[in-house]
This record gives sequence, structure tokens and C-alpha cells, in this order.
Amino acid sequence: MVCQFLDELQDIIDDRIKHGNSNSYTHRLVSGGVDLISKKVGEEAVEVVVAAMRGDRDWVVRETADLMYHLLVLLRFMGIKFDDVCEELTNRHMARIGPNG
Ligand SMILES: N=c1c2ncn([C@@H]3O[C@H](COP(=O)(O)OP(=O)(O)OP(=O)(O)O)[C@@H](O)[C@H]3O)c2ncn1[C@@H]1O[C@H](COP(=O)(O)O)[C@@H](O)[C@H]1O
Repeated sequence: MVCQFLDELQDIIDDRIKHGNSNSYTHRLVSGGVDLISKKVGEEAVEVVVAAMRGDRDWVVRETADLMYHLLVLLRFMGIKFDDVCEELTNRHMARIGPNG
């Protein structure tokens, strides 16, 4: 189990993309399209790097949560599920270890 809440968060994001109002940060974010969402993903990734280079574990956790959320919004906006990413990682692993493990 990586994060049980991830599935639920994807569903909430889907709902906000379709039915959100101005109170929803997600809805405001997706109204800026792929350019704005991608810009935010880039910013949050840089913030993870800065926090890591300062050696601040708690800060890294908070910035990684920001990054994961924005990444999920980007994926769902493009019709991609986190399961698709998981499948890609699994395929890479299987290709590396070969059929006999
Ligand atoms: N997990 C998150 C989440 N993480 C980070 N953020 C927002 O991402 C933004 C982070 O951007 P910055 O750090 O640059 O701060 P900012 O200056 O306020 O951002 P900008 O206005 O410049 O974009 C903040 O506004 C955070 O509130 C999130 N917004 C929403 N969620 C979840 O998404 C779901 C739907 O939320 P709503 O769309 O708000 O209903 C709920 O489960 C929320 O908990």
C-alpha cells in the first residue's frame, strides 16, 4: 500500500475538474489549462529540490505533497490515471529483471 487516499484524491480532482466552482483551487488551476498546471508542477518540483538541499525532512514532505497534488491534477487533466504510471514502472521493472526473475 503506497497511499490509500490517492484514489480518493483522484476522484475529488475529477469532480472539481467537471463541477468545481471558484471556491475550488483545483477548478481555478485547471481553468488555466495545461500551461498553468505544468508551470505549477515545475515550481513545486523546484521547491522539493530546495527543501532537500537544505536537509529539512518535514519541508521535503510538505513540498512533495504539493508536487504530488499538482502532478495528479496534470495527469487527470490529460486523462491519465496514476495506475497508468504504476503500470509503466512495473513494466520497466519486469523488463529489467527478465522472465525468470
Ligand atoms: N491537496 C491539495 C493541495 N495541495 C496544495 N494545494 C494548493 O496549491 C497551492 C500551492 O501553491 P503555492 O505554494 O504556489 O501557493 P499559492 O501562492 O497560494 O498558489 P498560486 O495561487 O500562486 O497558484 C496552494 O493554494 C494550496 O492550497 C492544494 N489544493 C487542493 N488540494 C486538495 O484537492 C482537493 C480539492 O480541493 P479544492 O479544489 O480546493 O476543492 C482537496 O482534497 C484538497 O485538499
